[in-house]
Amino acid sequence: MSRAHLDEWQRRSFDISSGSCTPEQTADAYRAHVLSIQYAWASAELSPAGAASLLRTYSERYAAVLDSDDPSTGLNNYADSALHLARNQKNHSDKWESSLTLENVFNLPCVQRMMRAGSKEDTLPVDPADVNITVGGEVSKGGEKGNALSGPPSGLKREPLALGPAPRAEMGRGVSNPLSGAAEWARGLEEASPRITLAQSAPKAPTGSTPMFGHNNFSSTGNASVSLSSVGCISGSNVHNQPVFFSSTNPSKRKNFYSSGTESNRSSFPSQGEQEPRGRGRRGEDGVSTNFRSAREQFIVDQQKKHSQQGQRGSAASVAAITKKCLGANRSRGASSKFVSPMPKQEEEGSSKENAPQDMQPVDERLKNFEPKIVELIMSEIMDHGPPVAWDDIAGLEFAKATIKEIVVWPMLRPDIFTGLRGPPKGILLFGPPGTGKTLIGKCIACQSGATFFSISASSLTSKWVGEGEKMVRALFAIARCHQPAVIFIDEIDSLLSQRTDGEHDSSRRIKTEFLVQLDGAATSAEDRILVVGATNRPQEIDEAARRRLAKRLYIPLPEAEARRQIVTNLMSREKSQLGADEMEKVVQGTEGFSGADMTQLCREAALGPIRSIRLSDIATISAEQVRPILYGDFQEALKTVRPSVSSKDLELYEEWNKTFGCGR
Ligand SMILES: Nc1ncnc2c1ncn2[C@@H]1O[C@H](COP(=O)(O)OP(=O)(O)OP(=O)(O)O)[C@@H](O)[C@H]1O
Ligand SMILES: [Mg+2]
Repeated sequence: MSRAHLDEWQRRSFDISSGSCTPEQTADAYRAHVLSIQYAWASAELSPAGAASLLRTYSERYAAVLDSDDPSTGLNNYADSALHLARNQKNHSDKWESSLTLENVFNLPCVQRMMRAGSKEDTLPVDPADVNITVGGEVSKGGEKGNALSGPPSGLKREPLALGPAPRAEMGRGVSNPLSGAAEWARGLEEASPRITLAQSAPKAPTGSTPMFGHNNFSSTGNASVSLSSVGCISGSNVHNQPVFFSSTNPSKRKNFYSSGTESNRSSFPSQGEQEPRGRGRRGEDGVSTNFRSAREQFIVDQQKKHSQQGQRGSAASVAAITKKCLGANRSRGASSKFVSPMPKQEEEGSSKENAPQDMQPVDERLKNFEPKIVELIMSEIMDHGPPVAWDDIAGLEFAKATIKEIVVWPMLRPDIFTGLRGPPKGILLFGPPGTGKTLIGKCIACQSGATFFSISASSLTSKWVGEGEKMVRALFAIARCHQPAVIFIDEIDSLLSQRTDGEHDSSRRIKTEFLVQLDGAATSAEDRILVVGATNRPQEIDEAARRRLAKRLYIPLPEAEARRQIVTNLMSREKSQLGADEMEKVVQGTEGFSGADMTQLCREAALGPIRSIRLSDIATISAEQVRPILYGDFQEALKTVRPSVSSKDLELYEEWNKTFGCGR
């Protein structure tokens, strides 16, 4: 890296390690590190491997600061955005509202600067001939009255404005119903900003007009214009070399205003051409350029870079992929991997359609109406590939297993004979006390059915942002339809399909309704081979409409003596144990009322017996072979501490429900 870059790097590293930085400053510093690495890599000062490794390290640190919910070390970026979004969500509709209120607009330094300039000198900073206002593709001279955006506040009124044709609808509305004055002007900006991503695909401005500002149309000509770029920036006209940006995408306050540094800043990515929203370093109140971008913005930039560089550099894709992965936009699986960015839908649709890489594009025609992100989320995170479970691993439950094989496995093998009345039901409900193997059966179906298996917990649908849940449900069924035969397994389905009550939250009610509609669609379409399997230990809470759709309701009871024996035998066969037939019988008799999970817990407890019998002084040195086998005595000890987790009263409820609604014998 060049000397200047190294010095800068050192300064930032020192700042970070000094511990005196705020989380924002730390994030900015890491972000700047990432940019330096990208720059060095793009100018071939770093090898691709070196760049990739550094990028990974610093992107992860950057993401950690962004994501951390510890206020002293992190920004809690997503929670912040989500909360903001939730606050703006007035009636739980999924309409995104910009945080760019009138008040905010006037507080923007660039606006204030323009206002000051306007009040000081009454002359235009540019030739009026250059002043064009482009609204929805129509062009008029800046002096003309009656245009939607021709009435900025005093001091701004001569400030020219060029809007890409993206906000056509709004602008069209503005033209037919002319707005005037500062409020309207600001509202014009406000309405325009969330839709700017569409500018990229929008038609070019008529010749002679101020350029439209899509990515490709960025201009640093002498035209005085306030321009919206497709990534949501507004550049102040009176500062040609210092375009001022503010983000329309992220409602977070700290992201509201960006200003670039100098022309040199803008040229820091020569390989990205005009597509890069360059020079977006944030200028804080102290005027220090911090080059901060949110993970979302970085993701968009990376996608653009990836596209522009594809084919030019072999390793570009891998580096971009690493950056993308590390910046939180598309993390690998993990505790936080199910995050969906609460970005405004309109922009997301626009930008992701334009910028999404091939692998994010819905491959199927039927999925083209879904946001690629949701499709990707379902494809990558809901399809489950856990450790294999065989039918024999499930002890007892012979009737349930046989029924499921009949419904799931055989029709997959011989769809030709399972037609008409023999057609399998489209919904199964597995209900019973906790720990009896319902989830285990789901896993077994995943491994043994040969169908595409979607495993989704109800909470991951309901905890999504407002409106996201319904979309997820729709997308889930659409994707399942594309990957037939498919099994959709929903664990703890009661939390998704509980009885609809008057007081319940509107959004969960809508998710529920959407689910029922989709279930109905899956059930009525004869050629669709989609099976929904729900599991619950609260069957009585399930909505009656949902109950009807889950036509085959199978009781998964507590294991009987034989099943308990099988569980112990299975588990003990993997350990060193000496349990005679009589002793085993005693264990089985002593565990009446235990669930499968209780039995597993008992065996774990008993397996600790031999370890507990080792003297403390020997535990560090004893070899594995010297540990004694598990004996009946260990089970006796374990039985003193492990108790059945299901009460007989609860059991009666299940039995009762099974008698009323169950499909068992
Ligand atoms: N029939 C069974 N055969 C073998 N192991 C079982 C059986 N039932 C339960 N287990 C053991 O108990 C553990 C928990 O079972 P599982 O998660 O399937 O219970 P569940 O019925 O889904 O409970 P919940 O209603 O609380 O979700 C399993 O991982 C397995 O080790
Ligand atoms: Mg379960």
